[in-house]
Amino acid sequence: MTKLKVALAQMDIAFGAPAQNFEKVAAFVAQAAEQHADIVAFPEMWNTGYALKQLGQLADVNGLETQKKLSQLAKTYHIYIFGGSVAVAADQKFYNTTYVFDNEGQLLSTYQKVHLFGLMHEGDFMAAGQQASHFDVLGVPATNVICYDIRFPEWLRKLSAAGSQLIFVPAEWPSVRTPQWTRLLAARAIENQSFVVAINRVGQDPDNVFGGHSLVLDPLGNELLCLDDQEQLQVVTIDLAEIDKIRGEIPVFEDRRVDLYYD
Ligand SMILES: O=C(O)CCC(=O)C(=O)O
Repeated sequence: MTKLKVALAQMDIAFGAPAQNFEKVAAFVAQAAEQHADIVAFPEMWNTGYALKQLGQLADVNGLETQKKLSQLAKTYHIYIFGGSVAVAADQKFYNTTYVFDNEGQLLSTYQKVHLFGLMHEGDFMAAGQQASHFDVLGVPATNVICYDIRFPEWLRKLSAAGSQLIFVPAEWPSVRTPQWTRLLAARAIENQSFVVAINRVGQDPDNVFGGHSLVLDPLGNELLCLDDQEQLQVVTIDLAEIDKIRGEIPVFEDRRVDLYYD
């Protein structure tokens, strides 16, 4: 499969109200399936929003509710689900966690955000993940990071050098820094010669306004889709055949001098 039809569910998130957010996610999955998308992607922390002080009451214990519901939706609608991320309680800690399901409802990947965002005091409430995520979407090698992770090019380089061609980025990125969001994502797409699917939330919480601007970028950093600041679902088709051509013309992975980069 060289072409993938990707749906971006740019949603507003009800603060501290998982049940309401689960209903919205289900409606978006149905909408994406109606439009014959291969995969639908969601933003960061969509079950609770950044209700960090309430995680003890709200976080999904071991992610079981999220996994059960996303698996059922993926199977019912025969669609891959990139599950953005949710707040999960595990090992007496809380993790900002991504789940990815295939179109038969099988869990493909779990990722816990590796770089916690100090400006939102994330590290005071949540624990950092330690591992990469790699999964296939209909044969296309993919990976994901979460929001603040995109400021760490070393991390995305490592994930891309391992073979990924498609990077998913769920976010709750405040509108005050939208110009940094678009430029960082374009840089990650260009330097890693990868498609980037980045899904931000819209609306506001007690601390921030979120600007949407969810993006799909090609491996040259060109915008294939750029949303505004309203809640919506949009679908775009990406052609993975472009990857071989671009990586063949300018072979940055082969030209790396890793012998010089680290002590
Ligand atoms: O890096 C930024 O400016 C935003 C990061 C962020 O909001 C997050 O990681 O949740």
